[in-house]
Amino acid sequence: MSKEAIRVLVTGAAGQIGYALVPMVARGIMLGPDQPVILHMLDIPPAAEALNGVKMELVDAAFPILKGVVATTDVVEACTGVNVAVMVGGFPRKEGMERKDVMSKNVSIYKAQASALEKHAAPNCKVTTHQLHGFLLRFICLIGSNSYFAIRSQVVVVANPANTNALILKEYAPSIPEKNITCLTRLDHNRALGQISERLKLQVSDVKNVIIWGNHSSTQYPDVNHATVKTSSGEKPVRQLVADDTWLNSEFITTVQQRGAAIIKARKFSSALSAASSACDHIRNWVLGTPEGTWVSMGVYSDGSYNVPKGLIYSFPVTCKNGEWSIVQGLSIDEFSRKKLDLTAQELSEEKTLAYSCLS
Ligand SMILES: NC(=O)c1ccc[n+]([C@@H]2O[C@H](COP(=O)([O-])OP(=O)(O)OC[C@H]3O[C@@H](n4cnc5c(N)ncnc54)[C@H](O)[C@@H]3O)[C@@H](O)[C@H]2O)c1
Ligand SMILES: O=C(O)C[C@H](O)C(=O)O
Repeated sequence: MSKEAIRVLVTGAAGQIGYALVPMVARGIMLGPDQPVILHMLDIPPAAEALNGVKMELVDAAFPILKGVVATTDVVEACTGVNVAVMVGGFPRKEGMERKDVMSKNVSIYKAQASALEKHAAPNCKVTTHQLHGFLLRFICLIGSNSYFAIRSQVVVVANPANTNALILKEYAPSIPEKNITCLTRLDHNRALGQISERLKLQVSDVKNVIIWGNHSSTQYPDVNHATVKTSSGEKPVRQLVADDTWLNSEFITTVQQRGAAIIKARKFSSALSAASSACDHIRNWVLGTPEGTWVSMGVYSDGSYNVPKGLIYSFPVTCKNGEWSIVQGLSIDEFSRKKLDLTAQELSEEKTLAYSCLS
């Protein structure tokens, strides 16, 4: 039996990331090459004509797994029945701005879109967070559909400040389970993998288990203490192979933290193809699982793991199975790392306060 189509919402679809992302979704890079998809694209009325142009190009590209395109400026139409939501819509920062500088414009968008998602996304699967009810619902969904994954609503916020926008979305959509709302720090994770592979002159696919802790901002902590590299004589710790703690504890960290700003400086626009590709990686691993022995970084609602305050959307190392993420537990945190984990948590707490003051 052929698979049921998954409805994927992309907000801000007429923008830079949207333009890079929608063909990736339609090609199967996000959910797999044999998974049919229906794209829901949302933008604001001034971008309606451009959005229609993107729709025309999607038709022209004749993607075999693309089973439909909804291009709209109506948030309710856009959100109706979606299973996966990639929230890109918002205002990007320009050269010289910090991500929190775009806070007031963007958090109010996320407050408004929270209720549309809550009321209209994948209605059969988000009515309760109660475990038993959730279990029953999944069971009913399994009977009613050929794929459990095809009926869940999973949200990743890309627009900055990504962690705090996701938190606002969660707070103003209280009936969406908090496990379903995440933010994108996979781009930072991939940047860290890229820097290590460049330094060691190895394939990026041979490097794994870096961690991005905290905020998608310049206080994030890219941590290589548990990262490894595949070599002909087995897996080796990154620290051992790089053999330069000074570089790992300074230049490596600042390069990853500042990479977004470096791209803006070079391109005059913020990163787009790498952001789109990383959003696909985020959703693909969440829905289809992480490979055995590998974790990825995701901004998720803190449960207090690693003494990170509860009530923040914070980037942790996670593994994913059956469409659920779990924070990797039991990793050792040295004193250097502890300070960095706390610093980025502190920034997120301040952003949370600022976001609420923008909304009041
Ligand atoms: N988390 C990450 O790793 C990451 C990486 C790169 C960029 N970003 C962020 O992603 C966002 C988008 O970046 P971009 O380069 O595509 O920007 P862009 O300006 O090219 O596109 C944004 C689009 O969002 C639309 N938009 C604005 N308000 C909207 C609303 N209320 N509803 C729907 N659409 C709306 C705009 O019309 C525009 O088409 C920015 O906030 C940027 O800072 C995040
Ligand atoms: O830095 C930015 O504002 C863009 C984006 O968040 C990035 O990391 O490339």
